[in-house]
Amino acid sequence: MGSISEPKYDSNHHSITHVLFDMDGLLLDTERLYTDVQESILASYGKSFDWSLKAKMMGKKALEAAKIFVNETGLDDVLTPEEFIEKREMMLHSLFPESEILPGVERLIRHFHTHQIPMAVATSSHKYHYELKTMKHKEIFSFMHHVVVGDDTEVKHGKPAPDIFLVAASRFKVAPVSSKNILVFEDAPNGVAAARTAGMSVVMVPDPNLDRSLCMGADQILGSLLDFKPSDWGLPEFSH
Ligand SMILES: O=P(O)(O)OC[C@H](O)CO
Ligand SMILES: [Mg+2]
Repeated sequence: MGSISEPKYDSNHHSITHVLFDMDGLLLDTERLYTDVQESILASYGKSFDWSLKAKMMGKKALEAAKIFVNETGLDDVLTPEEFIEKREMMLHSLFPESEILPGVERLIRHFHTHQIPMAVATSSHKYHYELKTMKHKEIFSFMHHVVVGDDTEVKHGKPAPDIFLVAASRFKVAPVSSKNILVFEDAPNGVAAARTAGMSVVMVPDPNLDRSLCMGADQILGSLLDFKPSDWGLPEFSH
C-alpha cells in the first residue's frame, strides 16, 4: 500500500490522550504466518486461499475465524472448526516464537513511552499465543500499561464488536475522559470496525493485498508505521 490518506483530525478534534494497539499484523508480522499455514491446509484439500477470505477472518477470535474458514471454503463437511484450529495450531506453534516486529513499531512505542502517553494492547490472540508471539520482544511490550487478550473473560464478543477496545480503555490507571480521546492502531477491517463502534479514532496499516474498499472505515491509512506523523493527531513530533 503506497498511498497514505489524510487524517480526519483537525483542530476541533478531541485531543488524543491514550493509545491502543492491535497486535497481529500491526505490531507483529504474524498475519503472514496465519496466511502461510492456512494456504498450506487448503492446498492439502486441493483448494486455494484468497484475500477476501483472509479479510473476513483477520482480527477475529480463533473459533469465530475457524467457522468462517470451513464454511467459506466448503470444507465444513470434512473439517470442523475445532479440527481446523488443531491442524493450524500444530503448524503455528513452532513459528510464533520467531515472530518479528513490524517496521516503525519500536520507534513509535518508545516515542509514546518517552512522552508518557499511556498505551495498551487489545489483541484477539489468546493469552497462550500472546506469550509465544512476544517471547523475543519483552522490552517493547513492557511499555504497555496492560494487555487485553481475546480469551479475557470480560471480552464477551470478538472484533468487530467493540468489547475488547472498551475493556482495554477501562483498565488504564488514569482513564481517558472519553473514547474520543483514544487513538487505535489496527490492520484488520474487523478491528477498525470494532474501534469505530467503540467511538475511537483509528489509524489503519493494512496489508497491501487487502482490498482498499475494506479500509474505508479508518480515519487514516498508512503504508507502514514508519509513515505515522504524531502531529497529525496533535501529539508530540519525533525528535529525529
Ligand atoms: O489482530 P489481533 O492482534 O487482534 O489478532 C488477530 C488474530 O489472532 C489473527 O487474525
Ligand atoms: Mg491485527
